[in-house]
Amino acid sequence: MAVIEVEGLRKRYGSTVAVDNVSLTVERGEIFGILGPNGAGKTTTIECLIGLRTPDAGRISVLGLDPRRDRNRLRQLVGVQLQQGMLPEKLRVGEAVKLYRSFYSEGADPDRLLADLGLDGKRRSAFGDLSGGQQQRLAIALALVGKPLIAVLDELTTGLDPRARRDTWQLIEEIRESGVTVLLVTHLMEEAERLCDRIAVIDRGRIVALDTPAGLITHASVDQQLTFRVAQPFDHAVLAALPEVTGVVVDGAEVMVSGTGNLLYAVTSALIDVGVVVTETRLRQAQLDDAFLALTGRALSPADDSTPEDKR
Ligand SMILES: Nc1ncnc2c1ncn2[C@@H]1O[C@H](COP(=O)(O)OP(=O)(O)OP(=O)(O)O)[C@@H](O)[C@H]1O
Repeated sequence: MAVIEVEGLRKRYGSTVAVDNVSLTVERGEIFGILGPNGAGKTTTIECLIGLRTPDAGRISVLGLDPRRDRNRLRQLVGVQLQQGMLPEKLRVGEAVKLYRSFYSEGADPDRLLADLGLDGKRRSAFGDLSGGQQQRLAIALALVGKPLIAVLDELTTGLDPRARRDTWQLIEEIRESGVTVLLVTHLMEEAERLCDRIAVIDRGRIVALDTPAGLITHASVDQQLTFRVAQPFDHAVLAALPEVTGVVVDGAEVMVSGTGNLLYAVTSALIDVGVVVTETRLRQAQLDDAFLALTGRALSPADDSTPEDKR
């Protein structure tokens, strides 16, 4: 069952078209990702969905409600952690959660929520004294304190170290397991691939693809790379003739084959048939960043602030 339906959404700021004919549907209980580079229109889309901005055109339904007309009702049902949702430095953790809890007619027990998010011992700490990871966990607590049906998390792990980022990912999975639908805005490939059931890839205000992470990779027809060494020379035409193979490069005993489908099986079977022994076989499967590059014609990496050890 769909909890968010968007059809033909458009929003411009002066001459800048921020969102251009976006349509999408989010199903109950999924983690739905909106993935795109800086300035792609992700935040504007979200702001329209939660009634913070008025679209120029299009239809939006969230839990059957109109975000602009039913904004007050929707506020009780949708928990939002926005990108610049920073709190006053001196506000204590416990006070922040109680303050946010007071915005909702029903909600979570603040103490229990802080314990669940591992912030039990930080209740008296000021927001400004928390680590980046703790600040993000507090941001999640504030998004969840109203016991929402939908949680909107925007660039949640940007700036976190790899460990804090992984802890936060685990938390998001737990939120989903508790039955909350999660709308996750990110420009981090690894985050999208790891967490999202489906992803809308957005570029220059438009959705260029919408699928599961595996589906995006498959449909972008991104090549895999298979490299291996051979003990004796062989006729490369054997490989080039295979339907799975798109390219063969031979450098002495080292062979690099690119292709799609079950490339490893196709290549190794063909070589066994002609009596060629292969060693040191390595297969590089296509990943989401390859798919993004194929879909948009550019890499997402300039906007990716993940630290080197965080990359695969
Ligand atoms: N209030 C505003 N006034 C004018 N232009 C804006 C405003 N907000 C966003 N824009 C522009 O609209 C476009 C989309 O911005 P938006 O913030 O929605 O993208 P984003 O994908 O969320 O980017 P980021 O990842 O950097 O937050 C950008 O070109 C941005 O400069």
